[in-house]
Amino acid sequence: MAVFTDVSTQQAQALLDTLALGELQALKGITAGIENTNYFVTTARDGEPHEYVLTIFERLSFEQLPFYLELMRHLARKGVPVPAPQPDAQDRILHTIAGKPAAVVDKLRGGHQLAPDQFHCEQVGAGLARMHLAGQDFPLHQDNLRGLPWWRETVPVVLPHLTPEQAALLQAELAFQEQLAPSAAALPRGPIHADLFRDNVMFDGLPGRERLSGFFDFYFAGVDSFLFDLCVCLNDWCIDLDSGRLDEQRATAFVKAYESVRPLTGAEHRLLPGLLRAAALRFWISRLWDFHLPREASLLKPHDPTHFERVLRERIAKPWHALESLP
Ligand SMILES: Nc1ncnc2c1ncn2[C@@H]1O[C@H](COP(=O)(O)OP(=O)(O)O)[C@@H](O)[C@H]1O
Ligand SMILES: N[C@@H](CCOP(=O)(O)O)C(=O)O
Repeated sequence: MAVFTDVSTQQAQALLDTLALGELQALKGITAGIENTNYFVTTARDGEPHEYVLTIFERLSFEQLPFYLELMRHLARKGVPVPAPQPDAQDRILHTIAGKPAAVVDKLRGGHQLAPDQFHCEQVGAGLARMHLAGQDFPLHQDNLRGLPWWRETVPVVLPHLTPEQAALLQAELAFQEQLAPSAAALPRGPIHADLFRDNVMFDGLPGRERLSGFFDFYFAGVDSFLFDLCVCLNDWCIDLDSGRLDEQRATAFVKAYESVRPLTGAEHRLLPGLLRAAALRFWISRLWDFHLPREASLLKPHDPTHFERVLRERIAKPWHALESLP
């Protein structure tokens, strides 16, 4: 259950008034998610129902939030399907509820594709590349806060909770990524989503003919290599969830669709196997951290860290190279 902050109908209506979004019809806490408090909000305006998501930010501060919210606004204005944050009369998109930062964004239509096929992977691949291109002129900067410096800081904190074999793997992989870092830093970069898993994407439409309706949950976004973002996706969208094995057919389709919008450079192709490992390491570390050092407020079942240990072992044992696109 991920409602950390209770919002009354009066508090919600007061915010909706500020944003001129209409009369509150329904306010429903969302149980999914582990970072923030989210509510589905239905309003009536001009005789029509409108649907939004109200997020109360539990971990991110007023100072940190403009990067994420402005990025969503920037992408939405450029036609990338992401939830647009709703502005007040002064064009402000960061608001306050119960003394905490809050935002109201458009509700995306449809639902998740938790067992994606090639057709879904192609749509996410092409959409990811469009998002990368659209973000290139975004003027704000924030590093990916779950990048190498965070891994360096967090690995020693989780090490005491691991078996000797796990600890050896974690340390060896961190050392490998330290070596890779200078080449990775030279790759094409810009704002990335950095957490575009199956549960952060919506599809809408009839079964078998679903269309991508949008990407959401940008609260791990930051500036990093586009290839890292692609690898985060491949490690979630294109794998067999039980074994962590990459499904080559889906992975190839994903990369091809990405490249139909933004072809990868030679350096990106060369570093793909290493960054698939980096993307697995990033989520192994964060899941270990959430599992062994849970936040006081969290009543949630943390994600299984051993999943990304398996994914990492797979990527090390079987490096995967996407076929280079023809010139
Ligand atoms: N803009 C949105 N449109 C539609 N559904 C959303 C939107 N934002 C969040 N949700 C729903 O809320 C759930 C939790 O949101 P999420 O951002 O994953 O939470 P958290 O930030 O706590 O991890 C999602 O799985 C999705 O069902
Ligand atoms: N995708 C991450 C967890 C991040 O949680 P989210 O609900 O905010 O997407 C993982 O699987 O470890």
